[in-house]
Amino acid sequence: MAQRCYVVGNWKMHGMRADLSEARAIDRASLRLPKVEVAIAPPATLIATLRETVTQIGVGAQNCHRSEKGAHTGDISAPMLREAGADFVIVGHSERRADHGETNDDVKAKAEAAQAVDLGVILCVGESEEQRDSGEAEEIVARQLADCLPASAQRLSVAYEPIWAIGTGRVPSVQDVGTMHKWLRAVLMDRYGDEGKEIRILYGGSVKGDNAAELLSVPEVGGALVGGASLTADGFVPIIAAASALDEG
Ligand SMILES: O=C(CO)COP(=O)(O)O
Repeated sequence: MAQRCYVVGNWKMHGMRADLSEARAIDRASLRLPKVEVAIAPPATLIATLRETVTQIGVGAQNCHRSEKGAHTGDISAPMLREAGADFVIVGHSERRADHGETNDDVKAKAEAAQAVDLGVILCVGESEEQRDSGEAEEIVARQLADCLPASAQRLSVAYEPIWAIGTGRVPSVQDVGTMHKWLRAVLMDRYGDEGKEIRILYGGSVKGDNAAELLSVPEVGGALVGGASLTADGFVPIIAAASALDEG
């Protein structure tokens, strides 16, 4: 069964209550573009309020702890996120790996903790600029993915986000995106068999309204994980519209 294109906004450490008006506008626009599955992952402080604010789009978290509960000051567990109204959680974002030293083992444990309470998971992988320059990006990222994958493919998506493309306005060529996504598909099928065919592989890194159509039309690209451009309806809706138009074409 063909799945809907999945377009997800990662608000990172942006978003106050006043910004919920943008989410409302995105929610309204998404009602007109039903062929695309849309979601926003706001900061944890806004998850519950966003859940009550929107009706069409999914609501997610940007991280969870690997344990269900315990003495972990400042952390939030997957069951807590679920209770707050999250549908899914992003794990393994390169900013968390860099800022908090998260390892592949942590990422895998977080994904499994999320699946245990039936949260969807968007598992992020991606290479640094040096790794890209070394000519081994595909091998490196495929290995990273293999090391992070949870035991089950339940409600799993993967996001390929080259670190050097995040927030820089630089994007890989469509050929490079296509080659990488093919490698990632092979890893998923190797691990999960036929189930691995159904897992959506999103592209992330400087996706904007004017490059979304090109990136989303690459084979094996099942959606986009969008940072900066997802913070406003003006930035995000054109990406959703591009995804919708592709589906029609
Ligand atoms: O990191 C990203 C999404 O998770 C991408 O961020 P930008 O879209 O701002 O480059």
